[in-house]
Amino acid sequence: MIELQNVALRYGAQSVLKDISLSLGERRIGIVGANGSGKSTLARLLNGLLVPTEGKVLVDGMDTANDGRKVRARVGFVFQNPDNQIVFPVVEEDLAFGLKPLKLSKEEVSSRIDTMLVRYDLGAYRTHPSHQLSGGQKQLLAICGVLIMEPACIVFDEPTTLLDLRNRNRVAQAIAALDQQVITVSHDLDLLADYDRILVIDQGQVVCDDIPQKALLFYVDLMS
Ligand SMILES: Nc1ncnc2c1ncn2[C@@H]1O[C@H](COP(=O)(O)OP(=O)(O)OP(=O)(O)O)[C@@H](O)[C@H]1O
Repeated sequence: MIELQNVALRYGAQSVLKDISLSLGERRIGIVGANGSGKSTLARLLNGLLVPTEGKVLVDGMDTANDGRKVRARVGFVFQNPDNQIVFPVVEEDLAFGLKPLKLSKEEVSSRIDTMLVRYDLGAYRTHPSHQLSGGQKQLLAICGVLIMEPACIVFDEPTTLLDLRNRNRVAQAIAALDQQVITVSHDLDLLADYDRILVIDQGQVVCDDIPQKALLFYVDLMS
């Protein structure tokens, strides 16, 4: 469970998020809003990539401002652009890096990498240069890199924005199949249509918090 208690965030004099209080417990939560409304900022608060200027963000009771490392083990973050996430030149090295802090045996590391790559149709790419993967494959590798650490919750920041339709569908299926709690920021409203809950953000505030049938209509109306 992720809780935001009277959270505000400012960049210098600019107020980006204003007094947000939320309990996020549903299995699938979507976040929509206009460009610049504060969605990515809100998403980054959920695993301590950013800490609030005011208020608190608690992940299973842990304050993201004090327990950043433990929070990030529990809440993974997938960036919009996988190039920001994939740091090693070879696919298997990139996945092994995420496992380092867990101090697993060589065999366990290897077996987790295999399982992950096979599940996402990347089994043939284990020793492939990461930068030579297609856009969709890179996004899947970025997802693998987060999943391999077995977080309880994964935050996706616009996971399909850079993808063509085939890769968009592949990534959408991969996200839908996850057992974990998923919180997705997206302009792709179809991706969120069967979610449990949608938050509509406008000028740094949650202006609608409802099931998709209602919240997405509210959002379309807001944007018209
Ligand atoms: N590191 C930063 N320093 C200063 N201002 C920032 C920073 N990151 C974001 N902002 C500003 O905060 C506001 C909200 O940005 P944010 O990225 O959260 O919006 P968003 O809703 O995710 O937008 P988009 O849909 O375009 O990705 C914007 O005005 C942006 O310019």
